[in-house]
Amino acid sequence: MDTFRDKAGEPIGTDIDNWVASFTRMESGSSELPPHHPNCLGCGPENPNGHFLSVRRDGDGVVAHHQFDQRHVGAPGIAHGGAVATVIDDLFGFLLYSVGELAVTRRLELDYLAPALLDTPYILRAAVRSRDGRKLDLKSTMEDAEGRTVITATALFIVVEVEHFLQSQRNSRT
Ligand SMILES: CCCCCCCCCCCCCCCC(=O)SCCNC(=O)CCNC(=O)[C@H](O)C(C)(C)COP(=O)(O)OP(=O)(O)OC[C@H]1O[C@@H](n2cnc3c(N)ncnc32)[C@H](O)[C@@H]1OP(=O)(O)O
Repeated sequence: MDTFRDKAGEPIGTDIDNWVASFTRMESGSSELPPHHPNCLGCGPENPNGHFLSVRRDGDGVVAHHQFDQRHVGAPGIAHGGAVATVIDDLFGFLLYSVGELAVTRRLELDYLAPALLDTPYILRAAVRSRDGRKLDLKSTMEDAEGRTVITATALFIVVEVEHFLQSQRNSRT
């Protein structure tokens, strides 16, 4: 398992318990939210194939400014739909800092209203629409610089205990 480091680069743990504990330790008072794993495909600063998503709090929700690049091409000049879904799924994950509990994606649904263009600035927002027990109903939009909505998305995240990740680690063959 990877070693997690705080903003000063100090190691803060190597196991799942430390990973969970690190969320509170990493979070400062600022609106900027820390990546939830150094190698996360969405937000990890150490994943060269990732999106380096940078997210901050915005009222009750979260916001990110993002551009897709040549690594994310689907058709010429257009971001792959899966790459867009990755970013939105990850953005939803940042809402958990406000929820204060661990949760994972059970359902993710996107409407691609217009092509997501490469090397083009977009603003993404996400918020919790409602909660029913363990079920978090989440919504997101991605707009271009002119305010046109390019993507709308909803997701169902299910709140899980740390055991979910421990079990997954035990079952992993890597
Ligand atoms: C501590 C501080 C926090 C800080 C926080 C920082 C970040 C913290 C890291 C997060 C990182 C995120 C990063 C991106 C998000 C991923 O990428 S997560 C990875 C991708 N997702 C997964 O791997 C999840 C795989 N699926 C599973 O493991 C299991 O299906 C789940 C999600 C744990 C649910 O299993 P389960 O507990 O058996 O749930 P189940 O009883 O089947 O369903 C639960 C409820 O949902 C309902 N339901 C299920 N499917 C549906 C559906 N499609 N529609 C409507 N209802 C449904 C069920 O009817 C049930 O309802 P109730 O009976 O409770 O009313």
